[in-house]
Amino acid sequence: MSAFVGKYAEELIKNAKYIATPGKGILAADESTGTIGKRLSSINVENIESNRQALRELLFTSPNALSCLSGVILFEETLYQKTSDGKPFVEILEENNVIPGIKVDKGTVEIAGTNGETTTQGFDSLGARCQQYYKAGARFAKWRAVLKIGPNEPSELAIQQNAQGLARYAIICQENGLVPIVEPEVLTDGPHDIKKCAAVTETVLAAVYKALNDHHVLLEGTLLKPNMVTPGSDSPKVAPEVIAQYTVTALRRTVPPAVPGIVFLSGGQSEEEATQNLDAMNKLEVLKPWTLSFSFGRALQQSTLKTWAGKKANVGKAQEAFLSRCKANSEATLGKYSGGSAGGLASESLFVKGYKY
Ligand SMILES: O=P(O)(O)OC[C@H]1O[C@](O)(COP(=O)(O)O)[C@@H](O)[C@@H]1O
Repeated sequence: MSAFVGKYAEELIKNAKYIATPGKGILAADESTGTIGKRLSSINVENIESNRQALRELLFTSPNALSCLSGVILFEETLYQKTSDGKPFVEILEENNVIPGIKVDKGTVEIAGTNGETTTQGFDSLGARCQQYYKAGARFAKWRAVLKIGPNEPSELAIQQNAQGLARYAIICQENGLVPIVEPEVLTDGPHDIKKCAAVTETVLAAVYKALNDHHVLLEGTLLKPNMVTPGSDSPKVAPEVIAQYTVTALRRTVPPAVPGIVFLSGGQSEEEATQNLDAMNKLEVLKPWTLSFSFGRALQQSTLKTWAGKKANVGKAQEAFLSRCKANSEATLGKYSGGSAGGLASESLFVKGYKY
């Protein structure tokens, strides 16, 4: 089966490669209106457009932070927003060599007859939406599929449905000039050990790459956004070196070298944990044919959000907190993070059991 070669092939390869530049990573600022509402309510800020705009302006205009980033994922509303001075966010990102991306999925729904397993929605007019987003400046997209670990989960049905969904989404993006970020998230909820997470992650990734091949997806023009391989949230924690070993092993067994970059989600890890785990992976002395970087939401924004607390007077301090996380993660992509970049706040666990996005 040959891969898709359309008018965008070269551009897709170039953009995917750029996003995977070592030393840079992705800020996931694509929280849907519901998800950002939860983040804002944690600091007692109302979930209205002006507050969402203020938070995103704080992030995108943070002095020096954008040099640690190659991409920012936006929610549709944010793609068309401007700074308070009237400058489109997309322009600010482009001027700083940061590629704008867009979340194109429409959340998850339960698969009937399963024990709470889900599939991802968003295929209606996906091609037309991709075209609009391309016109508005987006050059990559994100679609999140979710799998859970349980006594009988993930089921074969959930694995296949989500793999097919990711592959169909990926090829529609490529037909319309957007690099697809393929995100099959295996949730951390549960009492399982790290070996179980490794086995499930490998099975899921193997199914995803089989589906991508079946759908003629051009792997060189994609990125993978996986979970790190960790013990379940109800099991004792293990050292970053152990997480690194299991995660890189799972990826080496399943992700083809044609994929330029793997950008992890943080999945409820504390800011500091996520950075240390990424750093440990990049310190591992084993062949890694892809860049290992970040596409963190919570693990890049938590201390910034807390420091900001919705107050104009705190914007400067919040931007310093953001810069410190961006730098730490940039160093971690090179295996050069020495730890402890931000005291208390960065070590707070962000995990919420049974979290509903
Ligand atoms: O439910 P939503 O709004 O799609 O949000 C899911 C979030 O999860 C992510 O995929 C990963 O975020 P984390 O790093 O916080 O796990 C983000 O890109 C996104 O904002």
